Amino acid sequence: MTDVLDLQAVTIRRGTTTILDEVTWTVRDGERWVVLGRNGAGKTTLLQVASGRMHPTGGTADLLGSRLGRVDVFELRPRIGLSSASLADRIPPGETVRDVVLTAAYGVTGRWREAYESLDESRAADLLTAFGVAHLADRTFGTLSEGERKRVQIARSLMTDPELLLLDEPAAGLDLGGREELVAALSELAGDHRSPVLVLVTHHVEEIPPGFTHILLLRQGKAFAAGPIDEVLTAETLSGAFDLPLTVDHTDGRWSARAASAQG
Ligand SMILES: Nc1ncnc2c1ncn2[C@@H]1O[C@H](COP(=O)(O)OP(=O)(O)OP(=O)(O)O)[C@@H](O)[C@H]1O
Repeated sequence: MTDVLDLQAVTIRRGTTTILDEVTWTVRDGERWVVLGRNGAGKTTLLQVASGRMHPTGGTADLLGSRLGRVDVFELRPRIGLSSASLADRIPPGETVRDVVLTAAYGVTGRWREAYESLDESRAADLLTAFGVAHLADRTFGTLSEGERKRVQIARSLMTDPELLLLDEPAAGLDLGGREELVAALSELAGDHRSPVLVLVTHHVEEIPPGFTHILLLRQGKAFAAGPIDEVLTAETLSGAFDLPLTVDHTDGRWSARAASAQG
């Protein structure tokens, strides 16, 4: 079986800055990955490559078996769901929640003349139910809370039934209740064998949903450590990735970390 993502020595340069530095990373069917690293480590840039929106300056990126640069990315993109703050900013605030999800079937935002099929209508309704936002279907996107918006965005990114789903900091800006609801929803998604392969970018180990299987730690544009989460997410590797002495705890499926000196 071909890998879902196969990045070999991927480098991204902008002027004299090297944003990604020979990153090699393989994601296989059924895996649920966390990409963790401090601000500016290159996480969002990596997702841009993984979603076919940015071509490597050096190295090769194979997405769903097709090499970037040799494939029509417009055919590839519907097969890769992406949820990010910059995409959310493009959703018209006056659009209804139902249409925000539905229009993803056509790769557009803003409802316009497309003939929606009833299958799409029912899929959108099912996704809104799965993410606990069905009661908001007739509200406009602009009136939702941040937590509600995040859940609608994820429902939208699943609309095309992608083989790979990339989530860029889905819990950013959420309060504790919102974060916990989202972590629970993502944990459920991770545990469902019908779900796409998942890649979740975050700064916080507390946001890792139970059921995520692998982790890639980025540090200054380099893959610092990668592999099964139970093996890789240790105090030693996390301290190295964040350049800080940290302790790591794993209790009841949830991770937490804090400065080692705070323990006394
Ligand atoms: N077009 C560009 N030109 C120069 N530098 C850039 C460009 N785009 C991004 N960078 C820099 O590359 C680095 C990595 O950016 P990126 O957004 O991928 O990091 P990140 O890990 O997602 O950060 P954060 O956690 O803060 O969102 C940052 O230092 C950023 O300033």
